Amino acid sequence: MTQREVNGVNGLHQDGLESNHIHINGSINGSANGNTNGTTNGNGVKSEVRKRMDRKKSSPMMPTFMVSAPGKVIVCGEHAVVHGKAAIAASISLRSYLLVTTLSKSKRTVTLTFPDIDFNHTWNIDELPWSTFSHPSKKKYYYDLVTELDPDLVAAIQPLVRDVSLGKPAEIRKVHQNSAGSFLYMFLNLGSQSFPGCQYTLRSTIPIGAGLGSSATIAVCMSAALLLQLRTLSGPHPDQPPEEARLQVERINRWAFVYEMFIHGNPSGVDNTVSTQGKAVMFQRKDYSKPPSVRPLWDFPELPLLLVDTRTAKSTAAEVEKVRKLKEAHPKLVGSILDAVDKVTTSALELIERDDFNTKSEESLRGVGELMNINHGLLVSLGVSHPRLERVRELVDHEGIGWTKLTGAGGGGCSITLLRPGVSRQKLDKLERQLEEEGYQKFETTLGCDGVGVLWPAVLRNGMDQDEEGGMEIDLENFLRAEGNEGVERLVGVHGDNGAREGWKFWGVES
Ligand SMILES: Nc1ncnc2c1ncn2[C@@H]1O[C@H](COP(=O)(O)OP(=O)(O)O)[C@@H](O)[C@H]1O
Ligand SMILES: C[C@@](O)(CCOP(=O)(O)O)CC(=O)O
Repeated sequence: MTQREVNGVNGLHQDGLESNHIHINGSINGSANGNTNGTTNGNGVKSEVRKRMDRKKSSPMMPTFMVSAPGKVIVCGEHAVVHGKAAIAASISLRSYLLVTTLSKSKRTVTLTFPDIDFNHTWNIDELPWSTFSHPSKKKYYYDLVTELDPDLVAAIQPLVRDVSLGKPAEIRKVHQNSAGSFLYMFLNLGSQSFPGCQYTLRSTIPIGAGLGSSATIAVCMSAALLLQLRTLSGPHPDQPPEEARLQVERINRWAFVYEMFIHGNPSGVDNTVSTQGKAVMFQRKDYSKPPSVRPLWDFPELPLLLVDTRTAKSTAAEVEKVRKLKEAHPKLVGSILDAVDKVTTSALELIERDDFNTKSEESLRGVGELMNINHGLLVSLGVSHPRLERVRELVDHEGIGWTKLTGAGGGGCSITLLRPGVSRQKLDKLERQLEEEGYQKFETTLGCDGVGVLWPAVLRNGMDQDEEGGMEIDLENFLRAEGNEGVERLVGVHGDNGAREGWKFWGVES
């Protein structure tokens, strides 16, 4: 462990969010900490000291807080990235939001509430297999780099996962068991039996299993939430030096990757990386036992994109497995295809980074667009497209609207179309009508958004009466009641009508 890491736990956080916790907890939740106003009774030094000692004995409950992480689009390089090639990914404005509620001390339970997938489950903290996870040969720490799941630990949580959603159809149960397993694996690795009882409630505006990295956003939210609860993160706060912020974000990303491994088996890590860090990245993981190479693209251009969801569910794990098998059967040929995808990605980066690249210029966009088309063709040859994705291409190409490729794992999910400049509104309207008639869903989204964010405590100013008292408290009830994506965005959204909303804080990793 480096000195930095020691400071991260024992020292630096005193100046960051941690010290805010105590302050905010005292002022908003009032008496959670006992009598916080030590100056009013005037009983002299002795009673003051005694009071402080009394206060120290009770460990204050954390306020309810929230974390949020963005989805992503892969601009080039999906699948190839699993095999050590480069990929470019950008975060999008669709996000997941996780509300963390600490329970009173007597409640020794941990609950996952995921209403989007109709999943709710509670475990008794004292009945979890802590001894297996804390055995010296198994114990992992918040700063460790974990690059593979430990089969003994996976086996230790199986009895707890087995009981989840009994009575639900097999397909649904599998998703619920996966959610339970990934959570328990991370919770038991990072936490300890003295962890407070709590409830994790998640809502997301990202379509599930559509290639926009929904699972990675949950992984990032869970990782950030647990590391915050463990008080192992400093910040985010405005004066934080970028290198310190980057260390925090790196820690969140490491554990998010563990969560993703549980969901997918063999993720590249690009999704959780761009979701944690935000904006856009060039990502490559040549050696799975080492951290990936991540190049932030802070000036990623605002490409005019049309994002279309085929509304055809797919499984990332299944599509990744398909490519692995194909590579096993035809190593040289598939190896060449993956090399070609790598070339597409590096060429796209070269174009985007040119001084004369201009998102309004047909020439600039055509360069990137042609590369996207080639990338799609290569993905088709790997067998990960879908007739519904090909139909989007057909419609877009017929009208000469732009350049289209699938994004994410394929096999359904989403496509992105880079729009040709100057395409008439009439043509776009016609395309949109046709897509709607055929059951597609169009998404308006912005590229290159903020990464993981924290709302501590879960209180937001929303232009209503409560603003005078500091804002509206987000609690379980109003969070669950918010209607649809718009309701969630209106209640807790990172971006309000007038840009970033006061309250949400992000690690300032950009420099
Ligand atoms: N809103 C959500 N609530 C709960 N779990 C979710 C949600 N969105 C995604 N997930 C989890 O992520 C999985 C989908 O991940 P994945 O197949 O990688 O698709 P995507 O391309 O969206 O990342 C789901 O099966 C579920 O386990
Ligand atoms: C196919 C892949 O490159 C991207 C998968 O993205 P998604 O899960 O479909 O959002 C897999 C990976 O990078 O882990």
